[in-house]
Amino acid sequence: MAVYTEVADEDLRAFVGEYDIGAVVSCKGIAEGVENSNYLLQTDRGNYILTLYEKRVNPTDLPFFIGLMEHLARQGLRCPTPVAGRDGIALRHLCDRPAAIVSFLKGLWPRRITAAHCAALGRAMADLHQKGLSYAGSRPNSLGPKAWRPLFEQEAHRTDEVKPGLADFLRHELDHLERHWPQDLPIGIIHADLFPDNVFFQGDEVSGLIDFYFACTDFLAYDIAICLNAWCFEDDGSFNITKAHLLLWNYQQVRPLSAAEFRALPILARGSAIRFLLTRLYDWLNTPAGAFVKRKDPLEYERKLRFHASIEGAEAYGLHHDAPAAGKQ
Ligand SMILES: Nc1ncnc2c1ncn2[C@@H]1O[C@H](COP(=O)(O)OP(=O)(O)OP(=O)(O)O)[C@@H](O)[C@H]1O
Ligand SMILES: N[C@@H](CCO)C(=O)O
Repeated sequence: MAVYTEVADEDLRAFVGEYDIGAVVSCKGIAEGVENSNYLLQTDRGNYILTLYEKRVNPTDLPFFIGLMEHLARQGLRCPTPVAGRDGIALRHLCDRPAAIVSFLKGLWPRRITAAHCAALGRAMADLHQKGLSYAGSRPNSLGPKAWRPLFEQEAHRTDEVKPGLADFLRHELDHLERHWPQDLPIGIIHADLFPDNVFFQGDEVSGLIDFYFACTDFLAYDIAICLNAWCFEDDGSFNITKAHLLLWNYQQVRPLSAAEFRALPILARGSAIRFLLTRLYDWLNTPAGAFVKRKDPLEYERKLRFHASIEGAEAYGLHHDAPAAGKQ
């Protein structure tokens, strides 16, 4: 469970006393998540999330993340809103760690993904991209193409322990991605980890996006590629073209893709697949089997990568670029 830091009652009371959010009623650790310590904080005025940022988040990036959530919330996007203390400061310290309180969002993330979820996700992601354009901050993608080969080389000697032949496959893929990675697609703020566990729904509607701690400045279409991987494959590994079609079609109702972005989707999807394959591979090889954090399967992303490498073009995602932009689906 993701509570790395236990907060003593007196520390919590003193910390919450710096805000104008009422008195602490309860504070319970949240088991989900792996990066940070998260608590559901209840005061006599409402519910909040208290996050203590642990070692995988670079403290110098925190002002960018907090500022982004403040900006998006001001624009009307449903995302955690950082709560400032009485002195106007949202990013504070608790138990020797950077810490923040954010608003609690209603809804649940979907355990079983439907086509309707993918449709709603498409609109919500495009809305995020539009609203992020006016954010003044920027942050390079620390897990972008330049990071992939060094990440792979670190573990290359052990990669075939996970699957014989995997190291050679990844080397060839990296060569291909380095040669063909697009150069001049529209750029903006992307979420970069928009997996189902970071999207809350009430019914079929998106009620909130959370976990902005990989957000960065990159190709907007790369976020779509991440979602094609995270939302449009079934448990048996098959690609669900209906889900992909609805995701893309609905995205385009809010933010139409350029022809170049549309054509680039397969290579972006290959890149996104290798990014998650490599971070999962690293965690797989470096997390002791008995650790309390559940390791995610890197080979799931090898299968996804092979799918994107096998298709002829972006039409395989269920949409032609000249598809009519109007009408309801
Ligand atoms: N603003 C929020 N409102 C309601 N619940 C939240 C909020 N933020 C986080 N949570 C709850 O806490 C859980 C963990 O949050 P999160 O995904 O941000 O954890 P993490 O450890 O930072 O990230 P990761 O998913 O990368 O491991 C979520 O699944 C959700 O249940
Ligand atoms: N979403 C990532 C985990 C880190 O956020 C994955 O599934 O590999």
